[in-house]
Amino acid sequence: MASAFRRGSEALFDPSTEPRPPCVSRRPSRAMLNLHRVYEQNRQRVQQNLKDGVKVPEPIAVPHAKGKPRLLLMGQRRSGKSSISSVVFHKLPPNETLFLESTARIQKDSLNSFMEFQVWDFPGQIDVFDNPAFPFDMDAIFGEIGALIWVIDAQDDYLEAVARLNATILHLQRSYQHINIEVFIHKVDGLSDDYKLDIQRDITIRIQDELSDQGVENAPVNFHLTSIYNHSIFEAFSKVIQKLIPRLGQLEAILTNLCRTCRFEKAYLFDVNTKIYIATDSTPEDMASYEICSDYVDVIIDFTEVYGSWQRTPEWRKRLEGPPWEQKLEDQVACEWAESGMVLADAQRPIMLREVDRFLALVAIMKEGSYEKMPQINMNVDVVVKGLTEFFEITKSKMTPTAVPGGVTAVGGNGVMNGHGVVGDGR
Ligand SMILES: Nc1nc2c(ncn2[C@@H]2O[C@H](COP(=O)(O)OP(=O)(O)OP(=O)(O)O)[C@@H](O)[C@H]2O)c(=O)[nH]1
Repeated sequence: MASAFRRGSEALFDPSTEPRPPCVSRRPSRAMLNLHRVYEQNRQRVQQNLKDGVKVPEPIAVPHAKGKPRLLLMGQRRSGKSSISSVVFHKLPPNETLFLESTARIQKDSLNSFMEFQVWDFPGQIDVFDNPAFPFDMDAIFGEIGALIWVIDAQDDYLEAVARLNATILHLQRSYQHINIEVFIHKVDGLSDDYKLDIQRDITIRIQDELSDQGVENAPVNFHLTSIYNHSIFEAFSKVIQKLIPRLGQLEAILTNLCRTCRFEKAYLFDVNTKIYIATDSTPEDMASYEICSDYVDVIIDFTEVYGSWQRTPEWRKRLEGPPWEQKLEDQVACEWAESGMVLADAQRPIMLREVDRFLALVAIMKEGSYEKMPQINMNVDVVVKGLTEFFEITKSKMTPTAVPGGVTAVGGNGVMNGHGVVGDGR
């Protein structure tokens, strides 16, 4: 077995480019044996096919999506991949994921938001690296990827999931080192805090040990504790998406400056449709603040659905602009931008929301007593929103306007308005 392992490792690792395993006398790991088995199976199949004169099937071509970052959801069956995708990107209530059917083929979702990206949900039973009958076109899958999200069910035995993840990381390290691997240790709802951390530690150690046994150091692997039943899944996706944003540092600097000038406790730039925050200021992470702001975005979105986002007929518009107001809808709003404010009852800290464009909203938690300084705060926020709009101009020009229903609705002045100045006053 030891010599077979060595032969396998010579074939799998290119000595000119790959570091050798530090100690070949060690027992081969599960991932290494797995890799070797896959290699041997493929080699024997090719030889058999050549002998039998059978034509080797062409790799399955997966259509390219040029320029769009792609998030791949992979992991064992029933680990929760489709649930994550449905809850985050399609607003499916978490309880309804109980009725989701097992995914039979790769599900591709194109999402038009502040930037266009794709989410690919892989069926748990498919191993893209070990599918000899129908080999996958690896370049088409991993060529333009933004991140690989590996979902592990923390409520189940995770050893096989970890072994498959290790094999996947080793494959990717050979040809696609740039790919960020994000491990979602999922379904942690109902687990105690200590137990969650124990599981995270155990999985991290298993992966790190395995990788360092194979001579792979500093692989880009990150870990997140997630559940669809709380905000942790949105928080984790926020971190994943943030890595895809060019010049994130500048966005963070803008928000940090705004917080300092306006004495905000925390500011987030939200993608309103998914409630993913794409940037925040540099103060330490605070889950409670994120939850409050995220719930606030939800309230505003619900308002939009009730009052603001539908297309009004010309007759309706004429009626709204007629008596007793006798002015154009655009002139009936209190301010030209969407804005909403609410004072938190517990600590007297106001929350402010301002639409940046139809996909993004700036949400900030102010400090106690800031409400009296609203004129200065508004001025500063105006400048920042203008800056952010310019920042996203390039991305915005690529968006398809039909993909997402109306902008954020805000309450203020003489009616309920959406971000583009359309008034609906309930008449
Ligand atoms: N407790 C808990 N259950 C979850 C969570 N996420 C998903 N589930 C449940 O896990 C089960 C499987 O979820 P799916 O999303 O179908 O799993 P999948 O990974 O897509 O499965 P395949 O399509 O077979 O690969 C469902 O019953 C979900 O309700 C979670 O965060 N917590």
